[in-house]
Amino acid sequence: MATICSTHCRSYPSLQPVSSPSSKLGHVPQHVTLSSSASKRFLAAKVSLKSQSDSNEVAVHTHQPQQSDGAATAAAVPVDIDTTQKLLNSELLSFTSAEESRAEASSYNNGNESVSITVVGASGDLAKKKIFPALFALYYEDCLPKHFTIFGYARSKMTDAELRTMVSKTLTCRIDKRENCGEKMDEFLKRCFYHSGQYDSQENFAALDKKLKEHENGKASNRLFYLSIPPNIFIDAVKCASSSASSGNGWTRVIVEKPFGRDSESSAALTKSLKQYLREDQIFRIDHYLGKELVENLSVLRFSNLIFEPLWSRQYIRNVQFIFSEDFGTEGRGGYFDNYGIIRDIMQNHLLQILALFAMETPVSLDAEDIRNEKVSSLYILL
Ligand SMILES: NC(=O)C1=CN([C@@H]2O[C@H](COP(=O)(O)OP(=O)(O)OC[C@H]3O[C@@H](n4cnc5c(N)ncnc54)[C@H](OP(=O)(O)O)[C@@H]3O)[C@@H](O)[C@H]2O)C=CC1
Ligand SMILES: O=C1O[C@H](COP(=O)(O)O)[C@@H](O)[C@H](O)[C@H]1O
Repeated sequence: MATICSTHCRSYPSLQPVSSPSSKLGHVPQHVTLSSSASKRFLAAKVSLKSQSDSNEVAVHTHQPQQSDGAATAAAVPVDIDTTQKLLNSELLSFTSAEESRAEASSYNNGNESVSITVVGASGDLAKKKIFPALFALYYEDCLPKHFTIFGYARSKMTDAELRTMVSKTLTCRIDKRENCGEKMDEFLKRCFYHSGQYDSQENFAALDKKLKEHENGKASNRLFYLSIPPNIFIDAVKCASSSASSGNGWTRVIVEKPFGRDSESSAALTKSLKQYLREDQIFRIDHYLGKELVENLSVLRFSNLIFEPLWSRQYIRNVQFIFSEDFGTEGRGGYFDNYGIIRDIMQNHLLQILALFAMETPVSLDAEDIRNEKVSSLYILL
């Protein structure tokens, strides 16, 4: 049995058959099916990639060429790996995101630099559910620099202690058998602070700047603002952060959560407005699906396993289904879905990203731009 390598050096014992997505009440399964014409001489088989923590799946229905005795010939397909493929394989196998992040984090320690992360909209759902737990995971893995401070910023009145209590409820040691997790959580929470302010107040951001400086304690400062707020206040917050709280001697960067507008025109308008205050290389647009283990592992599964690479084509794959299912209902999202639309919420971003990653040709390298170019090409082909 071949080992399926993952970016986290975890091995999967075997490929399990995928079960049909359950249609429990409250589930909203959404399927994107890519089909090519099926040939009768192929047997359909299903394999699934399923991460332990995700309910979302990518189901691949493969065609296995059938020999006269019924045995599948997949393993007998000659494998011709060209130089690019070899390079890619070695990049994939040597790539460990945590190691790279640790190295990046420690580069700030050598220069005695600080990094301050401000979660703008810290009282909200995304901050609680995803951002603080993700920051804690980075801290646990030593992927944050030695001198880092996290500030929550929002209009709600809260003390530092109240922010810590709120955040502590959603921190988890997501992987089993994590050592000293409780201790690490306490250390992490001590580095979290809160500042209450309006999103359009230069004065309130200037007060944040003062607090950040106290924590930076004379060190070179690098500042990251994570916009975890509704899109209609992005520009106000960016304007105030850049004019009243940006770094004087390091970098200032802004992470923007989707939605990046509701259509191409409004997306361009958003970018144009952001660029009044930031250069393009200061703006980081996030699609959190690309950070999911399941999705990250797709590339490794494709390019580092000789059994898949030669089979990954329309010649052998009859259809691919992307199944998005949540085990909860609309909850507080009714108004948002009514205004913005459930398709814009996940389909044209998260699911299309996965589709492109799945369908793209082999990129020249694993650099973000090479992967992006191949993804764009695959989307053109689908048009
Ligand atoms: N929740 C999720 O899972 C995901 C969310 N996103 C995106 O991330 C961003 C934040 O999402 P989420 O945390 O769910 O949003 P919330 O509605 O929870 O808003 C975040 C915070 O922003 C402030 N806020 C809310 N509405 C307004 C308003 N009309 N005017 C001014 N301030 C307001 C509130 O803080 P206060 O009142 O204290 O100022 C609130 O706690 C959004 O752009 C969303 O589309 C993207 C992916 C997933
Ligand atoms: O961006 C979004 O994603 C979540 C689903 O993400 P997951 O990581 O929890 O699987 C979705 O619930 C939300 O509506 C959407 O805005």
